[in-house]
Amino acid sequence: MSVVDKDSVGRGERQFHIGVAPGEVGSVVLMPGDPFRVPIVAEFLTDVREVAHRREHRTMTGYYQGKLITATSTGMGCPSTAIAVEELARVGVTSFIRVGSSAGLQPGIEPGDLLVSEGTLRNDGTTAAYAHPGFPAVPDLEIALSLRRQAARLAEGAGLGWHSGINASDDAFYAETPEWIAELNRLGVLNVEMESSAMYVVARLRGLRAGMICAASSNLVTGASVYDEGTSRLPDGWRCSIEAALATCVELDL
Ligand SMILES: O=P(O)(O)O[C@H]1O[C@H](CO)[C@@H](O)[C@H]1O
Ligand SMILES: O=c1cc[nH]c(=O)[nH]1
Repeated sequence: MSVVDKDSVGRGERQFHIGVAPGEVGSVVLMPGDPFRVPIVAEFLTDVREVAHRREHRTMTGYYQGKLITATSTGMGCPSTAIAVEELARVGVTSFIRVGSSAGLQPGIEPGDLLVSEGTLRNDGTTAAYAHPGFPAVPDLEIALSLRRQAARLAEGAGLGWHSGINASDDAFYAETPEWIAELNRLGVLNVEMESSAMYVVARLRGLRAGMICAASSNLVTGASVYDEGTSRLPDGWRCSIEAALATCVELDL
């Protein structure tokens, strides 16, 4: 019997799920959930190239202020996010910034507002396969602080608010009961999304850096939602969070 050691699978090769090979990406990647949002990151870049699009993982590269930037979509949820982070690490990426959308859990968060992550409550199954339940899912400190600075600098000009705090990662979008939403609110959790837990835990275990800045798509305790309003606040928030993440890449030379 020859048991496969997944740790050594794909090293130095074109990656099985994301379709990217060493030399095709930079050292830092911006990661929206949705493959159709990767071109929005590319709008900010020059010399743009689509590297691959396999399954939910679309990858484009380009330059921002002379720095090579990669954008790869995670798809929804921690399983596909962990695969994308593992495979991007195998082709040379060392820093990961999620630029997602997320639901607010505290009053005062308006759709489109920027949400900077200071840590994630791990309500997912994927990271349980990687680490003890008490292992923290936390961003790289310098990335989180830089994202806060950029959010503070950019939000007002875009007509948006900004907030910073602990978020949750849930596995099951439609299993977020009123009781669970109320409990997260009671704990002071700022917002909920579905990917940062895996991004942070996998990055930490591999000695890599990660952070997250989202735009609020709705507020689960006030009922506010961009989907009802027909405003541009969510795309405005996505663009502003991408600008903030790009400024962090430059500021920290990721
Ligand atoms: O818009 P994205 O970045 O995908 O983020 C959020 O949207 C999806 C759920 O609607 C989940 O992926 C959640 O994390
Ligand atoms: O997990 C999530 C993410 C966005 N919106 C929600 O309602 N839940």
